[in-house]
This record gives sequence, structure tokens and C-alpha cells, in this order.
Amino acid sequence: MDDTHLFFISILSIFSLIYFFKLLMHKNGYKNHPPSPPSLPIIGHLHLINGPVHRALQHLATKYGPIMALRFGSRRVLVITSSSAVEECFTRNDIILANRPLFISGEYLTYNRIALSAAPYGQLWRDVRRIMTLELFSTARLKHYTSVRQDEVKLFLKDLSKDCFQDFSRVEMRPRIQGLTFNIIMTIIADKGFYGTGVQDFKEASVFKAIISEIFEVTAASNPANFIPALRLVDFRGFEKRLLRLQTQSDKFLQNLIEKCKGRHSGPIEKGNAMPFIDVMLSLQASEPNYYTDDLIKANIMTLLVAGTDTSSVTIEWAMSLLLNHPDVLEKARAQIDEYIGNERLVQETDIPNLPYIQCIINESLRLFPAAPLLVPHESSKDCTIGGFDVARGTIVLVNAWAIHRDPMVWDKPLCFKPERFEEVLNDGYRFIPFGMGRRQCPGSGLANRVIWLALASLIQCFEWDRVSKELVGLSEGKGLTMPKDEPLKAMCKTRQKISHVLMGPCEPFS
Ligand code: HEM
Repeated sequence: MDDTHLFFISILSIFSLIYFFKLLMHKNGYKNHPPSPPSLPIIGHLHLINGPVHRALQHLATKYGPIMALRFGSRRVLVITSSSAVEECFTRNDIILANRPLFISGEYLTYNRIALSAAPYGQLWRDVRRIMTLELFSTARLKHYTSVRQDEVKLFLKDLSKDCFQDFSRVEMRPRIQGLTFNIIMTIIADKGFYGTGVQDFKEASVFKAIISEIFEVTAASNPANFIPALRLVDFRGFEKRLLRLQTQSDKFLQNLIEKCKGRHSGPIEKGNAMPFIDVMLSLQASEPNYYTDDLIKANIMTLLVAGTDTSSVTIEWAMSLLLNHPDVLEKARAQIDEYIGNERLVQETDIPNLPYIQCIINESLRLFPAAPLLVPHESSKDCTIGGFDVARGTIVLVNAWAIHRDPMVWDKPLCFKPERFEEVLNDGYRFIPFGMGRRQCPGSGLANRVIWLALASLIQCFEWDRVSKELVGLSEGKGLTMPKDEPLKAMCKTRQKISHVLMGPCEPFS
């Protein structure tokens, strides 16, 4: 045995001793523990997590109950799999659970936790959340950016139509849908002119898209060093090297974007004037440079791009896949669109209240395939109780939304795709939680719903659809943070002739 081996064995032993000591202290202090499977030394329950995490946790919950304690290496984890426990988490315990755990990827990609999604619950989180809510997600701002969404959707439809104007053609949907959601968010953040017009800018945007995809890949792959700190010393599987490269690359793109926007605007924000998000942040920087630093701006642009693009695009892809497998649902939606709109104009967001079946399809897709199956991890900032069980400070709380959405105790025939279930105006409260609940719930849900609604309604209105073979479209989930489809969606698509004259018209803001 050489010196290096001896060194690592000593380190592991020290960590194990510290861990067991802590566990002993902890067990004495907290009497009413949630049920927990038998665990192994050092790794705890990590060996029980094989395949998609939400599935493994659902399986364990059937045996150990809807409030289950696990240990991932040195970290305590609580898994919630019932709507009543969710309610308790995000009402009575909402503030206590409003923290986020720190993972290694967060150190690199959230500029040390100054991004909204990773920030601890406190003043900085409140300030950034307020700015985002006011400047991006308020009803007034959502309305202001309607034309951005509608123009981008029209470009997307035209581009698709070029490939299937006369006859059915086989089309790859994933890159197109990803491009659509990326363009919408990027335009709202920075103005399209700043990244998408020149060839060079376009290249940079494509490189950045690739970086985001890789970030999803790295953060989705579980890094055991998050739970067994000794593994950090050897950079297990080169995770940190990869994270460092991604950090450097994305920082370069984001800094470049900020530099281009600087000078375009300075001074205080004029009330009622909607500016791209970067300009808002830069004008705040002009008055408080030490608080609204470049890093804070970059961290939050990154958050918006990571949280706001793939989540929406995977949902559109799942919804289209479900519609291809259920042509009766697709026909019903199309008949409603045709009846209400006719053939002389395209659907637009103002039609949302009059075409509620499309929203039912979206809800049903999000129920079966939530883009964040375990929400985003929470962490308790104090000791608390959930369902009568003691939960210690510093426990990671995972809410298995995917399993709750499929719970036969609260959903009738939960595995069936039945958009009609959302037609009855029920209080879906804590059993339908694709956007989370409480203080940390998704601030972008209004924007996401609009983008998904418009894209889906337009695809149904403007094209005939068929599967590429007689077989149903596969619905297994692949690897990735946002639970993408395993197989990227391919479909047979043909422009509907009766709407083609509107589709091919000039690409101007919809009336
Ligand atoms: C289908 C689309 C989307 C889904 C399913 C989704 C889902 C979620 C979920 C489950 C959370 C965590 C809630 C929790 O902690 O309990 C979250 C947080 C967040 N989402 Fe979304 N999201 C979507 C779209 C968007 C969009 C379009 C944006 C912005 C452009 C966005 C921005 C954020 C941000 C910034 C957070 C962090 C909030 C915080 O920690 O305070 N999301 N989202």
C-alpha cells in the first residue's frame, strides 16, 4: 500500500468517525424519526438510488411511507410523497424550508449562490426575486412581451412549414422547440439584436446553448462528492474539472453580453418603461455598484436561461408526444380552435380564456411529466416537525412531485392521459405542483404557461400530425435535470392548407 492510499484511507476514516459521532448526537436529540430503510456505513442510502431518482424514491416510499428519512453519504435527506405533507411543508413550515442546500455545482455555476434559484433565504434572495417579479413576471411585463413571444412562435411555425408545406415530412422537433424557448428568453433578457443578428453573435449564442445543455448534463449526473466530502479531494470522475471549464466558458459569454449592453442604458429606470432585463440590472448597478455587481447580473441571467428554457421546451415535447399517441385529444383541441378562430388568423395569447382545453392538455402533460420531478431541493434552516416527525436543521427536503402526480389515492386512473380531468374546476392545491409551492415556487410559471400554450395551440392549428410509425411514441424519460424524453421526438408533419396563407404572411406582430 503506497502513501497516497494510506492518506485517503486515513481521510475516509476521519470523515466516517466524525459522521458517526454526529449521527449518535443527532439520534439522541431527535426522538421521532421518520421511517428509513437500513443503511450502509459512509454511503448511507446512496446505493438504493438506481435509475431515475424520482422513480427510485417512489419505490422506496411505497415501503417506508410518504415521509421518509434517508441519508445520502453525510447528508440527511427527507423525502415527501404525499399532498398532505406537501401542504404542511409549504404552509406552516414554509419559511423554515425556504433555504436551498449547497451542492458543488452551485459553487461554480451560481457565482457562489448569488443566483435566485440557489440563494439562501434572506435579503439578497428577496431583492432579486422582487426585481424579477416586477421586471419580468408581473402581469404588465408579461403583457409587454406578448409580441416577443408571438413573433418568435410565428418564426418557428414558418420555419417548420418550409419543411412540410406540400406533403407530410418527417421532422425532428427537439432542436426546433429548444431554439424557440431559448430565443424567447434571450430576447426578453437582452434583446435579440444583441445576440442573434450578426453571424458572429449567432455563433456565440449557439455555443452558449451547447454550454447550457452540458450544464444540464453535469448537474443531472449525481456527483457523489456532494455527499461524501472525501471524494472531493480526488475530484471524483473529474466533475469539478468539467464544472470549472463550463464556468469559464459561460462566464466569458455572459460578460461579453453585459459589456455589449453597457452604455446602451445608464441612469435610473424610468417608471413604466419596459427594458430588457440586463438593462434593468445595469441601471441598478449604476446607482449601487457594490450590490448589483457584474457577477450578480451574470448569475441571474444564467438562472433565467437554465430555469426558463429547457423546462418549457421539454413540456412542449412531452405534450406533443402525448397528442400523437392520443389523436382523439388532438382532434378535439383542433376542432375547438377552428370553431373559435376560423381560418383567417393564427391563435394568439388573448384566446387563452376562450380555448381552455389547450390548458387542460398542458396541465395533464405537466402532471404526468413534470419538468422538475423533485422540484428544486429545499433545506431546513431550523428544527421542525412534518407529519408529526422530527426534522433536524440542515436536512435536504425532496418533494417527489412526479410520484404525487401519479398517486392513485388522489388521482383517478393516474397513469391515463385524460386532459378532461382538469375541466372540472377543482382545487388542485397540493396534489398538482409542477411549479412548486410557497415562497420558493417558480416565479416564471405565468411566462412558461403562455409560451407553452401559444406554441402548442399554434402547432395544433397550423399542422396535420402523425407518428413516424404505427408504434406509439415512446414515453420513457431520459437522463437530465428537466426529465427530458429519452428519445427526441420525431413526427410526420404537414402544413394545413386552409391556414397556410396566414402562416406565410409577413412576420409582423400579431394583431
Ligand atoms: C414548464 C416550465 C417550468 C417548470 C415546470 C418550472 C418549475 C419550477 C420548480 C418546480 C421550481 C422550484 C420550486 C421549489 O423550490 O419548490 C422552479 C423554480 C424557479 N423557476 Fe421555474 N419552471 C418552469 C419555467 C420557468 C421559467 C420560464 C422561468 C423564468 C424564465 C423560471 C424561473 C425559475 C426560477 C428563477 C426559480 C427559482 C426560484 C427561487 O428559488 O426562488 N421557471 N421552477
